[in-house]
Amino acid sequence: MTNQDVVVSEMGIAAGAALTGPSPALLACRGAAAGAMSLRYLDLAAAAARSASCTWVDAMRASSPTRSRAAADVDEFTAWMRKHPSALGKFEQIASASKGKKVVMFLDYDGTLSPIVADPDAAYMSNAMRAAVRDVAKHFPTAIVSGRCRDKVRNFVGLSELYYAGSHGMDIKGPGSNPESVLCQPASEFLPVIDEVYKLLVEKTKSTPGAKVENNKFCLSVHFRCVDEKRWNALAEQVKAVIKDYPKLKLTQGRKVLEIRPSIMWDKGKALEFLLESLGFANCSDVLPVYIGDDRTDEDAFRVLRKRGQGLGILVSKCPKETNASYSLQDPSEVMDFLLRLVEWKRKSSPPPPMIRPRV
Ligand SMILES: O=P(O)(O)OC[C@H]1O[C@H](O[C@H]2O[C@H](CO)[C@@H](O)[C@H](O)[C@H]2O)[C@H](O)[C@@H](O)[C@@H]1O
Repeated sequence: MTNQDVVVSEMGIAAGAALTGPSPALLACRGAAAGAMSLRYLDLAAAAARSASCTWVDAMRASSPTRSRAAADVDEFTAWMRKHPSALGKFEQIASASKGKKVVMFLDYDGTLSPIVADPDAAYMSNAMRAAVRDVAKHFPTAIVSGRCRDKVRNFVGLSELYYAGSHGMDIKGPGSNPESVLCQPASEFLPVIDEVYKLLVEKTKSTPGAKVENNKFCLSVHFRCVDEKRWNALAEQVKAVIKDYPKLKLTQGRKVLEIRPSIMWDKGKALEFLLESLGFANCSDVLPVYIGDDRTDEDAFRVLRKRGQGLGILVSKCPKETNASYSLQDPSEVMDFLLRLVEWKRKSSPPPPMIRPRV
């Protein structure tokens, strides 16, 4: 691991923070990569997971339930909503908790800002949502945290004033188009292997109708959404057959997707901590990080917020799911309503400075 592996621009990091020497977040970012080779227990965990053939498919089904709420047990849903109330319903409570705090927004992309669609290349965000995110970013530092390749999610969102953390947080860049503003890439040494495995997976899965492999730069996604469910186990076997030769890679699952990523101690939760620190909020008691996401990988960020005892985790889901989030929203349209209310609240609570009239 060399210093070139982690490209840092103090200008990009600064955003109000005066940093001297490598910050703890940057050291963590470096450490994640440096520790990659020595973390044998991660390899073992990945190996154990690889050996549990159907568990991946079962977990993937569980994280993307197809039954409607009407079919779900109403009591279970009510109990779940009591534990994870609607962030819209509890908006006043959230607003008063935010009073006097510096709100920092973290937004997942797929299933949060854009609706889930069959073709991952066509997961567009609406113009109304884009305008809402733009407004949010005028008032609060805002980051998009996605499993997607950073450039791809940046193209979907189309806003240059945001922070972007692509590849599940393994590729973090500050606002603007300056390539120097890449802040953290803890998995850069994995690029060649990810490329190699991408090609192998494309070849291996081409016999499975509907399967699609997406290259997210520091990680890969194998999509199951358009594959007949009867073939899911066979497809998971194909994926496992490829990655069994790569003990430094691990499998995680999301919404009808298996994700292949480096076995480093880095995830969306680490990315959240890194960004908070880069923004100068590491040890601030008056910061309120708000993270909105819909997927299993967002749980890493919710967990971090819970552990810090600071901030709000909001899960986007119509169905009861095991989660570390405190609040819930049902779908991207509710996410948009929440963002708009946040902007309106901020506008009302901090009116523009009074006009100074020239003396006559
Ligand atoms: O962290 P995220 O921004 O939520 O990214 C997670 C995965 O999102 C995308 O896949 C999901 O959305 C697709 C489009 O709606 C859908 O077809 C797919 O079934 C979902 O899993 C993205 O394509 C993946 O690469 C990301 O890992």
